[in-house]
Amino acid sequence: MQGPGIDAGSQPYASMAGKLDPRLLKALDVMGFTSMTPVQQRVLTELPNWRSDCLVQAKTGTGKTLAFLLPALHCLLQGQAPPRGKVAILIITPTRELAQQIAKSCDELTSQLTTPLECHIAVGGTARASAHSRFMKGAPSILVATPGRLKDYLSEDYTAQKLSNIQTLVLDEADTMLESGFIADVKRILQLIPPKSTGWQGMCFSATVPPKVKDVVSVVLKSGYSNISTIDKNEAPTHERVPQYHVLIPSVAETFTTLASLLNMEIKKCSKIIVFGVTANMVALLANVFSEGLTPLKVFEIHSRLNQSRRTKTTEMFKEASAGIMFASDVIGRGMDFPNVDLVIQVGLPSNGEQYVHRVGRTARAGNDGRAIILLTEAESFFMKVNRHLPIKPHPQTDAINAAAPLCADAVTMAMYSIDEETKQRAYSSFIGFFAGSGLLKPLRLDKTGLVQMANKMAMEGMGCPEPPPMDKKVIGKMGLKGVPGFNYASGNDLYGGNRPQSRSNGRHPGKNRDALSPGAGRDQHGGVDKGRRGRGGGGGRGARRGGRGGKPRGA
Ligand SMILES: Nc1ncnc2c1ncn2[C@@H]1O[C@H](COP(=O)(O)OP(=O)(O)OP(=O)(O)O)[C@@H](O)[C@H]1O
Repeated sequence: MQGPGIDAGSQPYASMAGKLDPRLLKALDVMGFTSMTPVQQRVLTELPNWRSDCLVQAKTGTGKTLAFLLPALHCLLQGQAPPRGKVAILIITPTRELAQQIAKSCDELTSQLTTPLECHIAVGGTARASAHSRFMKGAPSILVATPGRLKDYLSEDYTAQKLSNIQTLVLDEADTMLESGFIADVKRILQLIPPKSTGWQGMCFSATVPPKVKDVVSVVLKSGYSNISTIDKNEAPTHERVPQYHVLIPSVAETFTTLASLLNMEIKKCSKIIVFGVTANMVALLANVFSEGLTPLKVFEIHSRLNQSRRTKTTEMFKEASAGIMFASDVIGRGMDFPNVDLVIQVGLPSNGEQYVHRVGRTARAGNDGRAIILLTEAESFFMKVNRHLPIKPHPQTDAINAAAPLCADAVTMAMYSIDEETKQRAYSSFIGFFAGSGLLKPLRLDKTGLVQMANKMAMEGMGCPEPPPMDKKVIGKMGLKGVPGFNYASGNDLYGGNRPQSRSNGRHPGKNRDALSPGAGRDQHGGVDKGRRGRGGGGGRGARRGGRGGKPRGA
C-alpha cells in the first residue's frame, strides 16, 4: 500500500500511540499505513492543538485527506460529541467524485469503532429525496458535501438543524472553493451554519495556495491561524518525480492527429493514462473518436454532461483498472486518487497554472512516479511563459510525434466520420464558448473573427465537418459574438427541427444536454449541475444532422 517514497523520513504512526485515538490507529494499521506522510506528520505534530484553525498546503497525492480527517475525527471521538444525529464534521469539496472519495476514506478510518460513525454525502446529480431522507432519519456525524446541494439542504430549517452543532469545517481544495466560482456559495453556507464565534474549527487544505487566497481565507479561519506548507517557496509545486513536457502544434486542426501520434508513442511506456480536454463536450468528442479504434487501450470517459451514476461507475472502474485511457474534464482535475496513473496529458490550455498543477497531480501519487505532457498550439505556448515556475520542457520526441501525426490522419478521418454531428457540433460550440468567455483572446492575439476562424478550421480540417457546424443565433449572442463573421447561422428550430436525419447513436450521449449550446458550456471544473450552471439556451438536445446545414457559412 505504501508508495515507495511517501514515508521517506517521517515518523511511524506507532509513535502516536497515546495521542491519537487507538481505534483510528488500528484503522490506519488495517489500511496498511504504517508511517505518516510529511503533511500528516506536520499537521499532527505542529498544530497548537487539533482543534486549531489551519491553512495547509502540500503537493498533490501526499495524503492531505487523512491529514484533515485524523485530527477532526480524533476530536470528535475524544471530545464532547454533539447530540446524536447532529453533524460534527462538515467537509466541503468542489466535486461529487471527490466527496464520495473522502467519505470512503472516512468510513475506512472509522471502521474499527464498535458503533460506526455515520458519514453522509450530499452532492448534486444523485437522487436527492432518498439521500435527504437517509440524512434526516440517520445519525450523521460527518457530512461531505458539494456547495450546491449543501446550500439546498441548509435552506430548509429542519435540515439545517442537523448542522447546528458543527465542530469542524473543512474546505478541501480550498483555493478553488474560495475563488469566484464558489466563494458566493461558501459565503452563503457560512450564513446558514452557526457563526464562527460559536467556536468551530476551520481547516483549509490544497496543493496550491495562490496569494489571493490568503485575502479571503478569513471567511473560515480566525486570525492567527496556523499556516503549514510542505512546499518550499522556491520549489515548483509539482513533484520532482514527474518529468513535464510540452508538444507544440502549428494549429488546432492538428490536435486530433497529434494526440493520436503522441498516444501511439506513449503507450509503449505507459498503460494507465488520463487525457484532459478543455470542455466537457470536447472531452466527449475525444472519447468517442478514440473509441473508434484509435487506441488499443480501453477508453473511459468522464465529464459533467454524463449522468452521475455513469460518472460514479466510471470512477470506480478506472480506480480498479490496471490499464486504460480516461478522457476527462476538470471534474476529476483535483483531488481524485486513481492508483498508478503513469501519464497525464492535457490537450489545450488549463484554466490557470494552479489547475495545471492539480491535473498533473493525478499521476505520481503516494510516492509513485509519473509523467505529464501538455499539447498546445504554438499560439497557446504563452502558457509556459506566464508559468515559468513550472518545469515544462519540450518533449524530447516532438519531431517524431509531429512527423507521425499525418500518418494518423486517415485513421482519425475514419473515426471522425463515424461520430454523429451533434457530438461534433457540441464540441465546436463549447470550444468557441470557452475561448470567448475566458479572457484568453488577448494572450492568444486573436480577435473574435479570428476565434471563429480558428474553430472553423478545427471543425473542417480536424473534425471532418464539410462546413462549420451550425450555431444558434441566440447562443452566438449570449457568447458575445453577435455579428462576428464566419458562423453557419441556424435558428434553434433549424438545429433541432423535425427534418433532421437520424444521427448515429451509440448510447453514450443521450443528447438531453442543453448546455452544449449555451455560452456556459465551458470549463468543467465545478462538476456541472452542482453549481446550478446548467445552460438555458439550446433546445432540448436531440440529434443533429450529419454534416450540418441550416444556413450559409459566411467566410471561414
Ligand atoms: N500515511 C500514508 N502512507 C501511505 N499512503 C498514504 C498515506 N496517507 C495517504 N496515503 C495514500 O496516498 C494517496 C494520496 O492521498 P490523498 O488523496 O489524500 O492525497 P492529497 O494530498 O489529498 O492529493 P490531492 O492534492 O490530489 O487532493 C492515497 O492513495 C492515499 O491512500
